[in-house]
Amino acid sequence: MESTGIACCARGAILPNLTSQQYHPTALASPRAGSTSFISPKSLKASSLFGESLRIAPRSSYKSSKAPKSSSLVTKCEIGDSLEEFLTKSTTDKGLISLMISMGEALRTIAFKVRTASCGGTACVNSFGDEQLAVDLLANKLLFEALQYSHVCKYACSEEVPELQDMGGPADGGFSVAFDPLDGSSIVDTNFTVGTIFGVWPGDKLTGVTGADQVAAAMGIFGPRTTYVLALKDIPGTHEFLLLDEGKWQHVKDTTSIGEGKMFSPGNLRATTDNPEYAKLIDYYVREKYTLRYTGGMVPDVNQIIVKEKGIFTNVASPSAKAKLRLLFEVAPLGFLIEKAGGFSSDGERSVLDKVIKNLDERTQVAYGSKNEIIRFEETLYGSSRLKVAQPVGAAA
Ligand SMILES: O=C(COP(=O)(O)O)[C@@H](O)[C@H](O)[C@H](O)[C@H](O)COP(=O)(O)O
Repeated sequence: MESTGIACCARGAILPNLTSQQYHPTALASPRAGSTSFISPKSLKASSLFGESLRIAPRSSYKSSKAPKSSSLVTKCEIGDSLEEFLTKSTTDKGLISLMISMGEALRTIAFKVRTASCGGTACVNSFGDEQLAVDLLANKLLFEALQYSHVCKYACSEEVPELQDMGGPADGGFSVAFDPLDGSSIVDTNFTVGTIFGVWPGDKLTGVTGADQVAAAMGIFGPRTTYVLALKDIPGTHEFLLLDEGKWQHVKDTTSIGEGKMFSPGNLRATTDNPEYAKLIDYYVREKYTLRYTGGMVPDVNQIIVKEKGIFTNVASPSAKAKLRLLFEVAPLGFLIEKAGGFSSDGERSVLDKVIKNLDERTQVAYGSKNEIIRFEETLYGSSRLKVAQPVGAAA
């Protein structure tokens, strides 16, 4: 990243990077790139929730300097756009815009409910109207409500309610949505990052379709920062939106390629006890001194590949440790996000986007990562890879 004096995500600079000399509790560095001057506390605006907050840099200071992309639609999108601006520039489908905005509203509320949940015993709970609900059930309700409110969703179903629910929207020109309301709900108490996953299919079918048929997919990520990471069929890239203090989603990063880099996230590691090929793959990562980055939450573990633009996530099955991840609610939407970001996915033999979803509860093993990582994954597990390369990359040797 260029040295601008601003610590932030790519080109979406909003947070000043203070040195200890510059830091003073009542003064903050100017958000202007390259500036070390101070702005007075008077110029900070009050946050709606938590008192004083950082002022947002003027729009002109966070315009993208990136080279134009191939799609004529995406060339008009700029880092710093609001979610609404971005969607309007990215697609002419007003129904899809409405759906993605409605889901963004739900994600914002879920983020707040997760952040303020009480955890104890077996669950983390928060209020929903007059009820106290476990946060995953609460997220589930909020998402169904958002889909009904969008007026463009025909059917929805969730990991919590794995049956088609009629949302009242049209089948023709409308969408069907599958979602995991709060992936990682069992690690909310530990304060690890958790998230919502959803995939959007055109029309009224969520079975007999493939992940490649999705028109959009997204994750809401509830960690130190709250982000909405989405991809649309019509435009390249996977796009990250940051939830600002004032409640708006702002476009802060896009990912269009996943390169090589030694970072691994090994799920279902217990399968290495009776899957020698998976054990061989894990040995390779350790021998080659890969960095372990694993939380046990699929959303942050996959999101880091998109944000860091490198790495490999694996969740491999064995006779005694069966595949647990759901193709419809988790694996296909995340596969869409990874592949739109320039990465690859695999169930061992093919892209997870090419798997026909035969039933709502179908499970699969999966890997997401860079091209060479997926080649290594397929070669090590099954002896060959459909992704041809000139040089062998494998742990299989
Ligand atoms: O399904 C998940 C979390 O379940 P829950 O907390 O009930 O919402 C996923 O996040 C995966 O379980 C996770 O990514 C991971 O692959 C699990 O593998 P392991 O760490 O070996 O249990």
